[in-house]
Amino acid sequence: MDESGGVEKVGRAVQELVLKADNVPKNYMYDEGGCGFGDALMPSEDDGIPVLDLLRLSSSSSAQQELPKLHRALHSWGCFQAINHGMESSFLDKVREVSKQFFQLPTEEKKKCAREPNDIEGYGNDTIYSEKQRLDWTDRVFLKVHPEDQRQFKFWPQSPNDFRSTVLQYTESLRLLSEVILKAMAKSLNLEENCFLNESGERSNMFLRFCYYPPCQMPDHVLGFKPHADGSTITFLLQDKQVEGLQVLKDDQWFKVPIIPDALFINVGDQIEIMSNGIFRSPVHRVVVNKEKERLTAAMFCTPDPEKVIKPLDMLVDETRPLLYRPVKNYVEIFFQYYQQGKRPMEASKI
Ligand SMILES: O=C(O)CCC(=O)C(=O)O
Ligand SMILES: [Fe+2]
Repeated sequence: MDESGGVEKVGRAVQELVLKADNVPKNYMYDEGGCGFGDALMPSEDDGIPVLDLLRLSSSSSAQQELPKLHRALHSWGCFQAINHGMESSFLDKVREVSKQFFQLPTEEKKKCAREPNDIEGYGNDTIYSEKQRLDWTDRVFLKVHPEDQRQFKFWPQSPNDFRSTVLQYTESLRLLSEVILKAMAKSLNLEENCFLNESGERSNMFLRFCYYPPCQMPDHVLGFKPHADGSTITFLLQDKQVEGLQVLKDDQWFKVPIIPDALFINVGDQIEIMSNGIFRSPVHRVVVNKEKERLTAAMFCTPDPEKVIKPLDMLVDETRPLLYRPVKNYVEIFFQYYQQGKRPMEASKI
């Protein structure tokens, strides 16, 4: 509790809890009887999370064969693993390395870019709203990385000293890649290729979240990230190279997301589910923790200009597919309000 008698909004770093406490604190624990979070299925190769070759998807000679695969992937799973995305393996290692070096710094050093109690940008973890809330076993660095004039460098780690240049280069690579994917998605729906990009606006936003999941003594009772769907248009996830943890819900069953070296895991977020009038689904996913090993990931969220009204594209609404969603504006804001109350933010838009 803070001095005003309310709940203290900024908790201790999970990384410190691991070092100091013998037991996992109660507000991180689900159900006493064991939840079997690790019991998810490993999808088979034929029937699993699709793997798409982005070079084939964007080259005119092979796109006609690849676009239907993209359509099927986003309709059934809402996600896929992207290979041949054009980023060197050594560069992806560099992105992982700068975040690892940051999380290895002493707490005092990391706190130099700590988030404010009522904001999410910077270094920190879950905002605490109530004592009943279940917290995620993770520390994060959350940064608004695009557009350029909205970067708040006071929240960006100064150390390691190549953190900033690496993040800027990664942002630019994913900004270009997001255009390739959003165009391919439109084409796979037989729409004009720029339609999702136009809906997102010229001042679309990008947010980068590095997550550090320390090892946890009770992996059956604790989650690294509770079940949620993303509020983005699309999300790019750079997974840990060795340690699995991400799971996707499909047909009421949890599936593990396998590690494919240097692939990017790409998923649709709620705003594309809305724009596509439900043809592409925004998958619910969660993260489990590991007893021995730490895990590090980087998630890049692309979102429309908050001033743009987002609604299903007219071309995707007809008698056979009636309008499923109401228009929304600044969905990222709505997203956090609903998420904090434990509600699926998409409910704000469903008809
Ligand atoms: O770290 C992961 O594997 C997933 C993180 C995630 O779902 C998110 O940041 O929204
Ligand atoms: Fe997510």
